[in-house]
Amino acid sequence: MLEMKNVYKNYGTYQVLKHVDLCLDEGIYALLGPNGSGKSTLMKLICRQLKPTKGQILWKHKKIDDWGQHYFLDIGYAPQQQGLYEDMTGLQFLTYMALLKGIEKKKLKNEVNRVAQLVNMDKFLKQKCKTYSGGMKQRILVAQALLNNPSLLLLDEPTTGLDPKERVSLRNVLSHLSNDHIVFIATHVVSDVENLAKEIVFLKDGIIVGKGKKEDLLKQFQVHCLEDVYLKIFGDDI
Ligand SMILES: Nc1ncnc2c1ncn2[C@@H]1O[C@H](COP(=O)(O)OP(=O)(O)OP(=O)(O)O)[C@@H](O)[C@H]1O
Repeated sequence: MLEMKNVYKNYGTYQVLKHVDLCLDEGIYALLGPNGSGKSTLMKLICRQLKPTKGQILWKHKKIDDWGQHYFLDIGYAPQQQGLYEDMTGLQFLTYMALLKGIEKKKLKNEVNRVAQLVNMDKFLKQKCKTYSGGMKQRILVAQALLNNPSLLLLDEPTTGLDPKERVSLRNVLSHLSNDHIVFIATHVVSDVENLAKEIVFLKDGIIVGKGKKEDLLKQFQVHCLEDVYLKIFGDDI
């Protein structure tokens, strides 16, 4: 279980996240909000790239800092920026990431192939990352997050640059994980998560302004589709 308790984050005097209270157990959760609402900042706090200004984040009831390096064995993170090592091949990149994650040498090859197959990149592993299209880079980023089968998967805008076929394929991969993993997906693409997420969290100016199952949100906002909930919440911002 991942818990965020009264989490605040400031960049200097600018308050980006305010009073974030969230509790995630197994399943897929979507974090929806327009550009600049604080989605990536929240992801970075969870993966310990940033520290909260105030509040606590707990993993399995223990503060995430108190897990030390063990925490990183439990999480997979695909950041929004495509920070690949451009001169490495896909295979070298995934192998390097697998080594950083502490995967045993004898298991490396199988594990790299497993995650590459999941995102349909196994045929392109010999190419250098700089030759990949935006969508292929995105898929390799998701693949590295899946290495070691982490219990907590954080995906920041995972479908950016993916064509419709790849979007569907990624959704299928994620839906298979939903039973025994926590998958937290930040996006502003409502259609990517509306039939996938167990719960949807709406973030506006760093504040959680709505949260719940799709059906409950539709009832609450008296609309027929999640996109209309999004428009009701963020209508003035988009
Ligand atoms: N390192 C930083 N220093 C100062 N301000 C920052 C920094 N990183 C982000 N911000 C600001 O914090 C706010 C939230 O940014 P964040 O990237 O978390 O939003 P987001 O919801 O992920 O946006 P997007 O959908 O565009 O990725 C924005 O106004 C952004 O300009």
